[in-house]
Amino acid sequence: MQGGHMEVEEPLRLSSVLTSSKPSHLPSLTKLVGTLGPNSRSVETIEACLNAGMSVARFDFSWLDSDYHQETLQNLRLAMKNAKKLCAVMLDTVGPEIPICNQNGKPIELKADDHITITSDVSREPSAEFLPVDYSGLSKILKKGDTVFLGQYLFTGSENNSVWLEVLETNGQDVMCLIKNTATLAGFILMHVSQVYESLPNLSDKDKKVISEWGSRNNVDFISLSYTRNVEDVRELRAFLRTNNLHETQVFAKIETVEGLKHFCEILQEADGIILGRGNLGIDLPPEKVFLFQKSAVYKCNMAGKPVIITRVVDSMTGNLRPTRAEATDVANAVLDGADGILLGAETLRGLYPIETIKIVGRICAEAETVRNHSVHFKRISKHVGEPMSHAESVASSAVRAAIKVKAALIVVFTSSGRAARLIAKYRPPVPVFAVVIPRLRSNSLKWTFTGSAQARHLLGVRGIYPILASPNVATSGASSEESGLNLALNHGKSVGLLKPNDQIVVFQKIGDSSVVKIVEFQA
Ligand SMILES: Nc1ncnc2c1ncn2[C@@H]1O[C@H](COP(=O)(O)OP(=O)(O)OP(=O)(O)O)[C@@H](O)[C@H]1O
Ligand SMILES: CC(=O)C(=O)O
Ligand SMILES: [K+]
Ligand SMILES: [Mg+2]
Repeated sequence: MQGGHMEVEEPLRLSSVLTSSKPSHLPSLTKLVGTLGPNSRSVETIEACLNAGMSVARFDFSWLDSDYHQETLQNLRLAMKNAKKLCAVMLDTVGPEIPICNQNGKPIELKADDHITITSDVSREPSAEFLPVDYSGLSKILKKGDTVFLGQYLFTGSENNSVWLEVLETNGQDVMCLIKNTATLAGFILMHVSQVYESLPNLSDKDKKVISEWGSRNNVDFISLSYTRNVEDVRELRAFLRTNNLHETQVFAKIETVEGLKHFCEILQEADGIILGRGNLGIDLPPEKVFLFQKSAVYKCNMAGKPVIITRVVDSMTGNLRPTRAEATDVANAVLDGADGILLGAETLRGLYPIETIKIVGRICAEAETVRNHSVHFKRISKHVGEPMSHAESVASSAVRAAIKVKAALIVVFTSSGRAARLIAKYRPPVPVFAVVIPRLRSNSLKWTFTGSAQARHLLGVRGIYPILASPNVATSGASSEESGLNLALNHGKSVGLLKPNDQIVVFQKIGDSSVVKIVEFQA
């Protein structure tokens, strides 16, 4: 297969399709984020998810309450202990989401070509004629010809419980609509009207309560800011985090509306990372534009050296043991496009096969990683950064270049803030990067605290980085500290079966005042 395939190594051999893949010793370089919920919250299941490669656990507050999520988080902590694996915690906000008031949970049968009225009169029983919503601004926002989408929370598209409506007219606070497809609405139903996200505050009162209580209590690693519209949304969240003593929490802006898409570049500058919420954006964008959004947004994140996570890849695995061909190909393409991570939603939250899903998605990612054209990416990013490069970036990129040239098995990077590890990841090395995170001692005249564990967990959202926590002694024992930090990484590489005698290892560290790249050979 020659020519035109910039994203994959050439020549791509057809025979490789039939050769079984080498067993991998580590989870895929691409990170896997799993949403935890009813079908994935026991200690055993979470432990299996961690062993299958999940490195970030997402808690979606659109569903269920803080107590429920707290129980799940406690189980996650036990599972981490059992599996001896680190996992970061991501809190996903509710944002300006409008649920259909359907307390009694009775299914509502809707027939194509019938009419239905969305009303803000919440005293009405939901029925095939009336759908009450707790939001009164709808009739002002919508006009004849607009589209309303109703779907089960984390609808996958294959259920027959999502429905398209076309607005016919508005009358007072009511909106009369034409039903476009036959469906039965059941469970927890959300309304998707893109115009609403512009008129309501991005961080709801519930979000503020959840972040200040649950978020603070658990010192969460990431906030996934749903429906991010512009840079102000990100700044407001940051200010809110500061007032709640969540100084270390990172903000991942979820881009899932056209408004967010329009302000993508400014949001990217301010956020720590990006989530491409294809579930919601997939409703608003014409189908033929979805891939364009993904490719251009991922490219911008790659150039900025900020992590980007893609959602909604294997919806059909919510009920099936294998993904569809289209989904399997889509996962691989996300990796080739340059995604740092894949986020699983319904598949792990309420799906029948959470563990299998993580395993299969991980295997597809790992396969795509082996053929991804790393040199092309390296050149692209170097060109984008231009010259003169900062010292740090120039040495970090040399480390990656050296790893490619000597066909190293591993890169080891020393870091405290995580900065050096992120710079390495920006150049997309083809091999795993062990980040030896050296704790830093802080004091405020009353007590001493170490920083480093949050910084290590943040790296669990960055492609190719496997953080290792070094003990404080490593940090304070002078010249021999790098020695013992390196040993820590090499022993880990050996114990997981990644390193064998005479393997080359690229080490990125500071000696004295200078950053150096050295190449060492592994002696078992
Ligand atoms: N404790 C350490 N021991 C040895 N080398 C280190 C240590 N911490 C960082 N380095 C190395 O220092 C160089 C500069 O890294 P950088 O300043 O970005 O470190 P960082 O800890 O990632 O970030 P920061 O210094 O902002 O906290 C890199 O080569 C990095 O690998
Ligand atoms: C995960 C999510 O919010 C989305 O894909 O829209
Ligand atoms: K959410
Ligand atoms: Mg969404």
